[in-house]
Amino acid sequence: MSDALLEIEDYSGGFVGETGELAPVLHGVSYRLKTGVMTAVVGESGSGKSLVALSVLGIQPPAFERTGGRMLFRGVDLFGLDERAMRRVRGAEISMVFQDARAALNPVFTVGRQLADVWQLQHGGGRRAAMRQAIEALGRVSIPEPERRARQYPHEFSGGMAQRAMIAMASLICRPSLLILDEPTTGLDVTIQSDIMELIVELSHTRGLTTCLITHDLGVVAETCQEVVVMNAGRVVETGSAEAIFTRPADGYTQRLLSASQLVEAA
Ligand SMILES: Nc1ncnc2c1ncn2[C@@H]1O[C@H](COP(=O)(O)OP(=O)(O)OP(=O)(O)O)[C@@H](O)[C@H]1O
Repeated sequence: MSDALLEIEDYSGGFVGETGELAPVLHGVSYRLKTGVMTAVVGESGSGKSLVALSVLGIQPPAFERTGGRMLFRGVDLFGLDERAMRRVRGAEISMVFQDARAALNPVFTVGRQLADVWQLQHGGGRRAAMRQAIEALGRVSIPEPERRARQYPHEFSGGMAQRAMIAMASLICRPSLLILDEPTTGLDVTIQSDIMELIVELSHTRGLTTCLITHDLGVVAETCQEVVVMNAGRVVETGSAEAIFTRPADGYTQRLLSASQLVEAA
């Protein structure tokens, strides 16, 4: 029995241009997310980190075309699932936190209502019970006065608070087994970034979540993740334990990434 919750095998594809030609961007991407472990996916902008993560949820851009590969979630290929089955996986099994939480929240509904709606969709039950869950989840991610905040709209939340609300939605409301976070702290103040990372680590541990953190920030990776996947130009160039990657990076690109991040003494 594999110790991986998700195994990405040889995933390739590209974007179809106006002339109908395929421009390849992912070249045989393979990595595994071990059950209960926090794995970082790092690499420069444009290396394909987000595209692979979006593909796990089946929400890659429409112009993207897969040319090969499998994504085994609990041993079942996600590419073999129809849209109905995929909808059951999304949220309930795999959920995602995006970089810009305020853009991900719907501006016309209160934050509490959005969390409550997702709770009802995932777990059923009545509206009042769902709203209680929403308020409890907001409190759990340290949003002060959660009852009052639940009645507010996303534009009334600060960036950090909106990110907390999204983390509450993705982890506590959806209750997935795999949580993917795509640059969850980019654009936030440094002190808020570290509070949010602490929250993510705490939730991952207490809920036994398998977590995939997509980030540019190798400092955060060193502090929080046990496993690391390094991507460059649509390829995985190196995978291994965080300890091994930070102390004995084998690949030249990883070495450069570490030097550039000024984690040189670790490299
Ligand atoms: N809708 C699209 N149409 C065409 N090309 C795209 C589209 N979305 C992404 N790409 C290209 O696919 C490649 C991978 O992009 P992706 O967003 O996965 O990179 P990334 O590593 O997540 O970068 P970042 O850290 O900036 O988010 C890039 O070369 C990008 O330009």
